[in-house]
Amino acid sequence: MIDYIIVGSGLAGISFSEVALLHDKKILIFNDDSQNSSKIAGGLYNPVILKRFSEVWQAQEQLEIMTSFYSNIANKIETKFDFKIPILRKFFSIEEQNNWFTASDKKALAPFLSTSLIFKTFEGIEAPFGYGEVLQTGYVDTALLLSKYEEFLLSKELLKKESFDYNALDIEDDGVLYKGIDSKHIVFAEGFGLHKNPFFKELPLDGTKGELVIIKAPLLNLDVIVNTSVFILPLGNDLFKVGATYNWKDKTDLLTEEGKIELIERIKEIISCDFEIIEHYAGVRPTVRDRRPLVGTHAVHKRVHVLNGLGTRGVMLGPAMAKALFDHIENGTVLDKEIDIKRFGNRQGKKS
Ligand SMILES: Cc1cc2nc3c(=O)[nH]c(=O)nc-3n(C[C@H](O)[C@H](O)[C@H](O)COP(=O)(O)OP(=O)(O)OC[C@H]3O[C@@H](n4cnc5c(N)ncnc54)[C@H](O)[C@@H]3O)c2cc1C
Repeated sequence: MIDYIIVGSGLAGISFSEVALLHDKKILIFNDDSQNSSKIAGGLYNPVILKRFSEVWQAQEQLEIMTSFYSNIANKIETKFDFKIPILRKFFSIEEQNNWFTASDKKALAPFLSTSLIFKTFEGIEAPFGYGEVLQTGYVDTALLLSKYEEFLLSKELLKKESFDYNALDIEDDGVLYKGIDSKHIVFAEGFGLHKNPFFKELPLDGTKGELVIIKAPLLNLDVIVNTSVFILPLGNDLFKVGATYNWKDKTDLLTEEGKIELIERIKEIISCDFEIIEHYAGVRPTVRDRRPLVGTHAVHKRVHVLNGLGTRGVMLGPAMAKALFDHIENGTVLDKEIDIKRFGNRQGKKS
């Protein structure tokens, strides 16, 4: 018997598998390519919502858990994927500078907003009003993390690259049985794919489509992330990742001309040099109406759990939420009401 079947190996699934492995649990993961949110994500971590100048929910706690968590994985897979680089908010007016200083006076934001304005010149960007620096920021190269972690899982025979068939799952009193595999628990982490899951499809996972592009801009000289309505992230070799759009209506991961045009317009607001689009990606973020994750245990089936709703911030939220779910299952630790799926009552499906 194994301890955990995990469905999905995006940021949520690998976070849970890593917590389980750290506790010497036996796991088996099923993953297909039906969703690609983690693979294409910008990967930024930023403790401040710059649009509203508010602190990200539980930012400091999440950053602390995340840092040691990713550093453990990096050692294990012998790959650097967590890059701690500054995020600079470009100012377009004196008023924006003033708003920055007002925000940096707030107790919750003070640790994250530098009070010194930056007037560094980056070739290719005109910024007469300068920049404000957000502290404790960076990005995770999620595509690299996922592919190297997959190699690791495959080498240990802990991953099956196949779709999980919900109809083949039998629920028993002391665990679950799936195609001859006995497991004490099953954790579903399918991202927006949750809608096909008969146990949890009633949960209010809205989904927000996002598109981003990779541009080539040889005249842009940037070694930080610049953020306004979109971010520009330097990848090296004159390449930059730029994103992302937010579309609440379209729930497909198809590339759209509309998304591309929006990104081109936003890029032109930030940089003044030429660029060309090299690649274009789209995916659906697993967002929840109340902007909190979906974590917890099925109301009827006590061995069936969910880890989802990481929304726009899977990089910061994944490790902390995986830890919370693991502690809940193994030690009976009560989940924070804000993340527990119980807040939606019994809006869950049942295995018929
Ligand atoms: C354009 C864009 C930009 C983003 N930028 C950032 C960013 O800068 N910073 C940040 O923190 N977050 C960002 N995000 C959000 C982040 O990507 C998500 O929060 C995170 O990826 C969610 O991870 P997940 O594991 O829940 O879902 P997913 O990444 O969707 O992973 C779910 C996995 O489960 C698999 N699966 C589903 N159903 C089944 C099944 N039946 N059988 C087997 N496998 C199954 C899927 O194929 C997939 O591999 C961005 C998202 C998008 C779309």
